[in-house]
Amino acid sequence: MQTLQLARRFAKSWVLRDITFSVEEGETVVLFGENGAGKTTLLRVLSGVLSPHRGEGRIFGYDLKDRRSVREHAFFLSNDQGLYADLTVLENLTFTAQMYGVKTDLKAIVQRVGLEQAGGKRARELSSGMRKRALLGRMLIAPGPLLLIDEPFANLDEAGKQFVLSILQEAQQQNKTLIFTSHEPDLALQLTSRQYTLRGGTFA
Ligand SMILES: Nc1ncnc2c1ncn2[C@@H]1O[C@H](COP(=O)(O)OP(=O)(O)OP(=O)(O)O)[C@@H](O)[C@H]1O
Repeated sequence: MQTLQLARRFAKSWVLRDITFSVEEGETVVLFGENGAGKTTLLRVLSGVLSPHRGEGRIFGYDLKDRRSVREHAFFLSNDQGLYADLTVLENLTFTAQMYGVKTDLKAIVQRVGLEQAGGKRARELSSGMRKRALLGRMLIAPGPLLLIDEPFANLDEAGKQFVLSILQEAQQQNKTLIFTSHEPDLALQLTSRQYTLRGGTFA
């Protein structure tokens, strides 16, 4: 994946000014930066949720401005999106599989994310740790090569963090490309040494 001088503003404020980087297939990259530095905004641009106002980028051959194509190839895990509150965990995962048109063993996925006892719970009833597990279940279903993950370790206890780490390591073994944000260098650097720090809208 290559991006060139990507920029994005909200109103008149340029949150991302000049983002240039490249990631090879199968690589993992972590994005660091203070609160408000623009990490989530960058992931949203890379996932096709937001369009860049300037610059160009290609993800595995697809133009970042072609949102539909990007979304077919990239999965965006955001802590506050992705689950329908009134659907159960299993219904949410079924919906995800249908959306991607994939046939997969959902029972095995529910098991892998440790939600065997909670498959029938509505998303709105989940604790933040269980919610994260359900979101990871969605990620395991997504067939695309690129995973964009916002703060995978946020709001979890130590066991939860280690669990997320194991799922991300598994994704690496499957040759997925990972780009994630984090405020936890100790954990993040267990996954990769390729790090970028966002400051003032660009990589410091
Ligand atoms: N939809 C929006 N409308 C207006 N401003 C926005 C919008 N989304 C983000 N911003 C602003 O863009 C800046 C960067 O926000 P962003 O969430 O990308 O930062 P971040 O690095 O992910 O921060 P954190 O570490 O706190 O999650 C902030 O000043 C934020 O207020």
